[in-house]
Amino acid sequence: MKSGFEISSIYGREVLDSRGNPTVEAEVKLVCGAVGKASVPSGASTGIFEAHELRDGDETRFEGKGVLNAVRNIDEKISPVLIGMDASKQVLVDHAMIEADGTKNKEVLGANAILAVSLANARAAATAMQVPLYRYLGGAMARVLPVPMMNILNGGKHASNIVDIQEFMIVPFGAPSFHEALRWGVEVYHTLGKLLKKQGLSTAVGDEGGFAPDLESDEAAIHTIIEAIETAGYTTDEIGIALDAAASEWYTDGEYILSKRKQRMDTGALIDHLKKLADEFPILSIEDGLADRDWTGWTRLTQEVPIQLVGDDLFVTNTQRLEKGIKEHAANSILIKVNQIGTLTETFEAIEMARSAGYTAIISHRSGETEDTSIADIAVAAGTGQLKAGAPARTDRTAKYNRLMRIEEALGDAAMYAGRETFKRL
Ligand SMILES: C=C(OP(=O)(O)O)C(=O)O
Ligand SMILES: [Mg+2]
Repeated sequence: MKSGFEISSIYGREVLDSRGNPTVEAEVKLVCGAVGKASVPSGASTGIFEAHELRDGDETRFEGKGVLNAVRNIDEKISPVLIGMDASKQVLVDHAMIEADGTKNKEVLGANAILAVSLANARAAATAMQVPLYRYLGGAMARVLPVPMMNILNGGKHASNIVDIQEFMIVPFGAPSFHEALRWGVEVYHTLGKLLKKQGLSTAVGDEGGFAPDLESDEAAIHTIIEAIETAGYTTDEIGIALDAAASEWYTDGEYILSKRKQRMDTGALIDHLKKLADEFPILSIEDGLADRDWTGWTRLTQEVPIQLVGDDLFVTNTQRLEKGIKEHAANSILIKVNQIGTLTETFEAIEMARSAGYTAIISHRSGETEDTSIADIAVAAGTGQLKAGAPARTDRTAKYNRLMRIEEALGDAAMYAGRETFKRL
């Protein structure tokens, strides 16, 4: 007899992301009639060790950025392998795709094709079980709402201003609940907009919805954010600051070249700069403070700067790279991006490895996003306590935050905001 969870059909399509570039969406249908749909994000400051995003390269369509080959792979190569499988056995579904691809970085079928199906499959199974995705993936105990890390000031590859640090985020860890945290974040965001306007600076926004003014230094950017926090009526003991330097983008021949400001630094000088920022300002977390190839630098940074140090390009959600980091005491936190690795199974494995080693994990969006909200559910399911999803403005970003508000409402009294506890662990 056929189980209701049996996969009956899989369908892929090209949709647009928040930058107006094509990305992959998949639909997985089960014998019981349940359908799961998911679309995948896309990065701009991508790590060189990420799983492969398959692009068509045909310059006559979307300047070569089309994903018709990945879509075709879903319809013609993934679907024959998965049809008939039990969607509730996510690990087997994901392993079947990993095997069908046969490469380390998923370059044959494309990590974008594989991830779309992996997520859509989980959604179909959750629908068939009549439970929300966070409950399906996380079980009865899933109830922790993450602290949002909201990128309110953009630089680097995400903006065309003169700021080299990619993201300046606010972290409302002192709020009593997720929806209050979000309200605090929105108030600071709008206050920052007004302050920039008053200073005659641009309030144009970058890819993730944060402002992208031409500020003269990292210190000036942080001062302006602190002013916004305080003007909005909060203290830095309630709302902290997090940075994503995205330093791999600066790294050339063993040296850091900050091209927008035309500065050069060796590893030691950059560590000193980050240490000074962490000493002087209420900074809770620095992501990719050094480059993904600078392992010895990372070990030094971790010894010298006693805050959360997050590996994004460094680990690329990959357990092999994370294992090396743990051994070498490089970083103490991992950024988790589903499309860096390409399946839900491997994503959860990376979170689990981090947790066992005492590393924190932060679920993250990409700079190119869609309306898909899977990462919000994943953050609650895995109970990571932190999620980074851009500014609290722009539908591609607020979709995730709004999803978390709905989850918090559905959990009612059972909901627990990760809050201060998250940073006490460090
Ligand atoms: C979200 C990020 O940017 P992108 O998606 O461009 O890699 C990041 O670097 O953390
Ligand atoms: Mg990053």
